[in-house]
Amino acid sequence: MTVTSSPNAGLLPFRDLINKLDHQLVEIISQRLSVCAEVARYKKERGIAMMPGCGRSRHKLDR
Ligand SMILES: C=C(O[C@@H]1C=C(C(=O)O)C=C[C@H]1O)C(=O)O
Repeated sequence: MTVTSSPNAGLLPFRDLINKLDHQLVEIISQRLSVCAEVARYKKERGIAMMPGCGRSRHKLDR
């Protein structure tokens, strides 16, 4: 019995999908980090506090 004809072959489409989703997650997290870096630059230029527990972060924690 070859690998492709084994019962495990039925898992290949799921594994492909999971791999694609993993790549998308990495891409989205990378984009999120880039946006956070932009926010940090924006805040630094304007003297806005970057500490967690204020502004948007506080709002998200309170939800
Ligand atoms: C978007 C803001 O802050 C950013 C929000 C973050 C988050 O939600 O994880 C992380 C870094 C912050 O610089 C904000 O204060 O409005």
